Amino acid sequence: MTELEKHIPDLHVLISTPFHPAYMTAERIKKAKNLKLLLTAGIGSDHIDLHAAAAAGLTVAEVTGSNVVSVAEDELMRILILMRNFVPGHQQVINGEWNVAGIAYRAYDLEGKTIGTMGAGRIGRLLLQRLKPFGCNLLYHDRLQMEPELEKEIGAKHMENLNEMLTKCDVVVINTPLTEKTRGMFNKEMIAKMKRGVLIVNNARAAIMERQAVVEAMESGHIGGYSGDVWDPQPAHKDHPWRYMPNQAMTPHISGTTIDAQIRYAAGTKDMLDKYFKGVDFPVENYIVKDGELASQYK
Ligand SMILES: NC(=O)c1ccc[n+]([C@@H]2O[C@H](COP(=O)([O-])OP(=O)(O)OC[C@H]3O[C@@H](n4cnc5c(N)ncnc54)[C@H](O)[C@@H]3O)[C@@H](O)[C@H]2O)c1
Repeated sequence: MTELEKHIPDLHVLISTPFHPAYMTAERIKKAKNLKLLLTAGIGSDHIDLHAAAAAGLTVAEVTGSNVVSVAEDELMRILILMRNFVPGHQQVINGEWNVAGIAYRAYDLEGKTIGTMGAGRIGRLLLQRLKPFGCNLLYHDRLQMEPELEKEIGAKHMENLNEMLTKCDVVVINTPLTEKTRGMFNKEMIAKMKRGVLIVNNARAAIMERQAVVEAMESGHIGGYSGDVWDPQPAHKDHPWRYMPNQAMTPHISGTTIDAQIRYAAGTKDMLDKYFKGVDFPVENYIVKDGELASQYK
């Protein structure tokens, strides 16, 4: 029995981080007879069985917006790292090698490339804003279209049809939550629709990709590079195949955990706890489950 399971029946409020998928399962929720509030100290509450939480009348809320700048900046870094073939260059330095041609044959400029984000919520929009000065062709697919003024300011085009967007992109970035609709969405068929050599950045959730389909496409060269910080499961076991794919620039789950982000989500968690104990509602965008209802994008 884990420490959490030992204390589950006594809990009124559980604060958790999004680092452990399948953390608050339906089974654990059933045992949590006194639980009222599940608070995610960060963003992304798919480690909680949201339907079970709704059925049990629990509130699930997160510190919305707390680390979106951190993740968007990190995504920009990953796009550049893949585009410039940075990791093997750095590896040469560590290995005592010097082979410019060995790197340059697959290094490109970002300028002029087509970049598409699936999901243009808080993180997706910040990424698009940061990409604007690079002179790329920016596309986004989201169930919601931005206001025309914002779209114009950001300089990105809404693509209603995801498949159509994918056929155009040199780089695809994933910025949607993990939901029943997005789980396993990037399977063999979907990946086959993308341009050969496409670069993929995914800091959203690993389970949006079909693990083996990514490995096979990386090995065949259909995906030219993959970078992200999210894994399924987490922590990734030593023989997780994404550790051994060619042309990957993976890290552990770090993009949203800069010191600045930690300060923001710690303060946000404290503020939400203060509100909760005073009986004050959270800002509406912080709720993932409220009064037995899931937030619209999770339905
Ligand atoms: N790696 C990290 O450290 C880290 C940190 C923060 C967030 N995240 C992940 O990033 C995700 C996005 O964060 P955010 O703050 O931008 O969230 P957000 O809610 O602001 O944006 C999500 C966007 O996705 C869109 N969307 C949802 N489902 C869709 C679908 N099926 N098809 C098309 N569009 C869809 C929504 O309309 C919304 O615009 C989080 O849910 C979380 O999983 C990861």
